Amino acid sequence: MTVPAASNAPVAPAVSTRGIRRTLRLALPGLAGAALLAAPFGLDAFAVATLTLGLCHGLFAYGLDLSWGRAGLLSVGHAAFFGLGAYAVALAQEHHLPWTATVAAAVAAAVLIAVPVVRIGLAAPVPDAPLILLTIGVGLLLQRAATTLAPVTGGTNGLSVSGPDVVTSYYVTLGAVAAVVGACGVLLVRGRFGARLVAASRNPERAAQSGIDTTRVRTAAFAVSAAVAALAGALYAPVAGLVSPQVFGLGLSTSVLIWLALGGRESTVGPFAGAVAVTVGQQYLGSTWQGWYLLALAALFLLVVQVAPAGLTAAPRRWLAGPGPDVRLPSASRRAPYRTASESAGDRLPLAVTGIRKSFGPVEVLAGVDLTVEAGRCVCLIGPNGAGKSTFLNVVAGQLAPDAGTLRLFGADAAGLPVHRRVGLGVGRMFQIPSVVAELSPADNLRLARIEAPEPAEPPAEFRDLAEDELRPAGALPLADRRRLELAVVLASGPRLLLLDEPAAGLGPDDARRLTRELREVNRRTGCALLVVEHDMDIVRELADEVVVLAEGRVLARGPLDTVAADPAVRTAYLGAR
Ligand SMILES: Nc1ncnc2c1ncn2[C@@H]1O[C@H](COP(=O)(O)OP(=O)(O)OP(=O)(O)O)[C@@H](O)[C@H]1O
Repeated sequence: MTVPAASNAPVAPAVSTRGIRRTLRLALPGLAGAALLAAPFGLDAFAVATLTLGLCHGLFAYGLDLSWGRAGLLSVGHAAFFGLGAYAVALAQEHHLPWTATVAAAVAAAVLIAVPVVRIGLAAPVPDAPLILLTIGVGLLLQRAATTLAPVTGGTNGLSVSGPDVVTSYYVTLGAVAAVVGACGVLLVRGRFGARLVAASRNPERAAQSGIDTTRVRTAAFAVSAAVAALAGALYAPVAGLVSPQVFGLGLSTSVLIWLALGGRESTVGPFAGAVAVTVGQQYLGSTWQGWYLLALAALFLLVVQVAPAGLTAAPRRWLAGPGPDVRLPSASRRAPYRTASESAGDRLPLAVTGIRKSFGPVEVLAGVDLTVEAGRCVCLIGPNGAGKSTFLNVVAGQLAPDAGTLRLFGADAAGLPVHRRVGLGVGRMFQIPSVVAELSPADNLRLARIEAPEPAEPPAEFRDLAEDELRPAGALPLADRRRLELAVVLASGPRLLLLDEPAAGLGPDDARRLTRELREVNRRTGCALLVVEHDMDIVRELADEVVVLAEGRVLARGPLDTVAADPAVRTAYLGAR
């Protein structure tokens, strides 16, 4: 008997490496906790005070990570929130107020400021620039307020805060608060909320098409981030001993960005490691190296950005996580069970629109479209370039709001519904360029799809290869496989109406034929209605139960392909024949 070549593969070392990783994943948090607990017994008072300051900074960076790392929202004025917490403690001492009430008020104020700020940012097509400007503005505004309200805040001199009597006991208190906040944060980001954030920060378009309310989830992350920053500021005030308007300033806001960038984003350990390392360095080397310390820090920062842009802890974390893409879906969110798709929505009319109008400036692209798609039918939307087909699909999906007309999905008035609510009604969408979360593995893309799915369904057998592909990011797949993955992702939510914009664009003839077969099969097996924008008449012939011709923003003809193709008005408008 011949021994297969594969049996000679070195299985044992791979297994043992996995074992080492698992052991280290369990042991390292315990060891780090034990080292932190033992610190007061082995270190002198200055070292413990330095570590306490480092933990304050770490908590601040951990808060910022929820926004910048997890939600992809860059704040360059996060010290605004930190300063609110610091002043809460200083004002409580100065004016003999209960510090619990002032700190609670500061945390509430941070959230109240953060929510409108992030909402304005997210309303822009690209939130980065408005968010950066707004957060800087809020910081400067609060700094100005702290300077001018001198009778209350002490003006430019600030307010002194008496430090803790026993350094060690404050270290323990602060460590306990940081541990509780850290643990709450871990629970938050390991579950469904974390999975929603992964999708919303990397591909908001696909996230919304997976039923995720991207604005809400990113707003929540930013608000929690601001609250944690305020709490960190409150813990910092007694350690610093003085709270002045500088605490709101750009210096601290950029420092925390550096701590986080050095330590590593989207991590629990990274923000604390980066902040503690820089703080300890500053305290021990700052006085002897003086300006050279900042220069060395700047050089280190530039080096890390070039060589390890994900931060210094990223490589060991990646190794501990084992083979697979750098970005993974949080473990606790992976447990959503598959269910069999129900047939409930299928008996209602999937799509009925009347008089839909849409203009871009003076150009009227849709000039009163009336269209229905019945359950289980496949309707192909054809027409000359610029006829308004993609615009119409965007209006149905919720990406664009119509100027006039009615739009009903499965009998419900949907004209004002956001994208994710339409997904909840049973609408799926595929784009001209396949839209998946490129950083996640195909398997994680499919898991993500069913987290919010109204009717989660097991991926059909023909997509099993993708459902089992854990090792490479979806962005590394060839175009045809990314297209198949997008289809599988859409199907995982059990849609009853699927919108497709030139699904075969960019595919070779064989892949296009395969995709067409798969779409037909999906339509036959699940009864899902299809509305397909398509130029390729071979695909239209293969797919369409019915063809709708759109020209100059109106429905020109409707019927079987051969009938509409013979229509003289269609030939004039679409084929250019006379
Ligand atoms: N966001 C937008 N802003 C301004 N004009 C737009 C916008 N989107 C589409 N248009 C314009 O609307 C018209 C219709 O575009 P649309 O993409 O809907 O046509 P189409 O029928 O899908 O064309 P094609 O078959 O070439 O993709 C075009 O003139 C396009 O330039």
